Amino acid sequence: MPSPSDDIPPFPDNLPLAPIAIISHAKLLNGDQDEAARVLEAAKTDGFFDLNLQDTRQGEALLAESEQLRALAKDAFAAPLHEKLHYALERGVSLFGYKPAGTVKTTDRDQRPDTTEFFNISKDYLHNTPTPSRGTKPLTYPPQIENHRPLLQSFTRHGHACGMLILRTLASQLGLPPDEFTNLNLFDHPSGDHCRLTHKTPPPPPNPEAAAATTTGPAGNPPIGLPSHTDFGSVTILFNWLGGLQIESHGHQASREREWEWVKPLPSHAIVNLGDAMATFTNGVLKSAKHRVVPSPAATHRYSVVYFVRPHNDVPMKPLAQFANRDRDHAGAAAQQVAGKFSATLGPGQEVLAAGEWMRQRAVQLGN
Ligand SMILES: O=C(O)CCC(=O)C(=O)O
Ligand SMILES: [Fe+2]
Repeated sequence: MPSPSDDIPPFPDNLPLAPIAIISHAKLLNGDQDEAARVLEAAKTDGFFDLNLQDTRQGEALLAESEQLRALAKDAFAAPLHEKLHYALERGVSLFGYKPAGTVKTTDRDQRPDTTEFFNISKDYLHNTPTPSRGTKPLTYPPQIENHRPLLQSFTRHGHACGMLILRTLASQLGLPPDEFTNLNLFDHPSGDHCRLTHKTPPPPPNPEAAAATTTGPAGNPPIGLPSHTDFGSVTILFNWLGGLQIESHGHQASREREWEWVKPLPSHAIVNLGDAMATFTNGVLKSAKHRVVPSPAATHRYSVVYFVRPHNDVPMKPLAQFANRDRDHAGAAAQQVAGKFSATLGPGQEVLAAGEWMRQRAVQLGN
């Protein structure tokens, strides 16, 4: 959603675009059943859709707040690295805090470091929801973030409400009680929900020596903006302005070739996707799609603003009763397709994890 004052280069017109649906927030709020059916279809296929936020109060608020948070992100990331590291998340312990660029996903055979830094700002922290303490030091954020608590509180409320609308829509479309999913993702329950601000530096300078010195990983491979991953939680509400996001084409299984398609940022829209929790609860009926961020076509700084809705920390990560008896072969195949490593049925000896621990383990896998 570039604003007129911004100098965001246009998205090139020669890149393969992911043909994801465009859904109207206003129609969903008004209970439009055709639009609701299109949300279910998107959730079962791409796992992604664009959400037009124009013409609703909540949507306009989200758009305005995402713009303000982008400005805040520019400010916060402009601080020297040693200052940002003061707020570093404790890897393997807490999901929240600052993550510098240079992370290597544990399962990446090419061992490529990422070029994205981010701040994960806990919803519970922002809203003073009591949570058992994790980590060895109290959670704090830099003044650029702390000074804007009211903005972050408002954005997280609106982002969460937007996620709840999607979850209610999906439950109704699946013939479930409308609050079946929302009851697992209540705002005032301790969870991994957070606002993430990301920043990716432009691609390296053309000078090969400088490039090699600053951008190759331990194995000498080129870096990646954000390695391919599926989100862990229930619903992700994403705002980005510069291209770079790609999703795995869901037709790739047929061709056995992995194909990546670009998601073009649309003004006044959010990009919405489902995470592994929804694939797990529905035993693979709903899709958590793989995505990644690659160097954007334009050599400029890239920012994104994200809200992650995740199940409460104590929710068991297993299919809901309504989906538990789904044909195993079918569910297994769907699950393979939706999230690569995600396994819908538990193997022998595998215990059901509570969401808090499950999210922590997933973050470790991503190297965060
Ligand atoms: O920045 C983007 O466009 C995507 C970010 C993302 O996938 C994530 O933070 O999980
Ligand atoms: Fe993601």
